Amino acid sequence: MDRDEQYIKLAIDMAKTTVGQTSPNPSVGAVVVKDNEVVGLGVHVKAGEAHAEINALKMAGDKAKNATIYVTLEPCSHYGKTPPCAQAIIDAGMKRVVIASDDPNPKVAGRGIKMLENAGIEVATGVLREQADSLNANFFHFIETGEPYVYLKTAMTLDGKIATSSGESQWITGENARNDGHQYRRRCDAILVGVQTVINDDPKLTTRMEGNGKNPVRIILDNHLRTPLSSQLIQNDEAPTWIITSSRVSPHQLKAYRSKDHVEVISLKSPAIKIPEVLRYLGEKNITSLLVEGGGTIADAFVRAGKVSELVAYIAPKLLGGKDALTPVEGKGFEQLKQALHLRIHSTEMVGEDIKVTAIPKGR
Ligand SMILES: Nc1c(/N=C/[C@@H](O)[C@H](O)[C@H](O)COP(=O)(O)O)[nH]c(=O)[nH]c1=O
Repeated sequence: MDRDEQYIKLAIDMAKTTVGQTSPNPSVGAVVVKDNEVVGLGVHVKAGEAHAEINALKMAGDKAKNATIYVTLEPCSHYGKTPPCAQAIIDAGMKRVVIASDDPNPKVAGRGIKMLENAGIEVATGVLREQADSLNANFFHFIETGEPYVYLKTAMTLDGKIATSSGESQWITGENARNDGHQYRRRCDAILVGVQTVINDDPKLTTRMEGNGKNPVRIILDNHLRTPLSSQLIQNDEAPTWIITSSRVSPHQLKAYRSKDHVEVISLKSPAIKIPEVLRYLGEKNITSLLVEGGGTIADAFVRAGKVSELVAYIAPKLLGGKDALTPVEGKGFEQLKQALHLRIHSTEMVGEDIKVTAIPKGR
């Protein structure tokens, strides 16, 4: 690993610590180096606050002059909530800029680099690009599609069951795997379940394990508004609960949920909920990442709609059997093998006694 890669790696590792808290902005890290000495470090901590480059330049002070800045994403060139970073780098009299990821926004991609080069600053790009890009896969997907990046998460036994035939499901996987699953809740802007999971499991869907963290917005897909008023998602107000329902529900039904400030019922215009419509709506609400926790009917709807960005499967070394035991993807399914959703295995690792597999649909 050469010097440029070393400093970009440091910037990436810093950015990793802010994943989930900068939404709808990307997670970005920056390192300022002068004569092989680190003189400034910075991350973007929250949307609307200073960008990583500004924080690193603040720490570097006068030492930024004739120094090099290593940044995980192309410096912005437009006035957003904060002035453009490319201009701040020019004003600081820097000599060189090393970048990992290009800006995915076609409207501004390359503009920051142009500004820097026109000011006589040397620019190197694409250093550890893949690592930096995967850090912001959610953000890049959101910018390119206007829809949230969708993690489909499931937990099953080795024989593919998510519950016993009598419906018992807690717990299939161990503490470590469930803890790992909660990191996705911290990272995602929203978590989504179907109403059947609310009825079966009465989940809380907050980020509770390993030091807590930001709670995602909790979303229930509920065509006929069957969510029990007594359920934790209605009674517990630690996070917003959005119930997405169809246009067929009556004003009387809607009224029942109005008493809870943290609950919002959204009836989409169509008589039956369609996944693409749900994702368009969530994109407009700046939900950039969505964790779909099932159950099987919901999973099938996302799979058949071709709207899974990444599968996260936890597999417990257990056998449950039972022809009526629930499986991760139920519903209508595909009738022919050639229709199957093909994925590329992205990672496999042990998490406690369980196996964790992440996989990306082919063609993404
Ligand atoms: N049954 C299991 C899971 N089950 C996941 C969902 O079906 C549960 O309803 C949801 O996690 C409950 O949310 P909570 O109330 O916030 O804890 N997920 C897991 O990783 N392992 C499992 O063994």
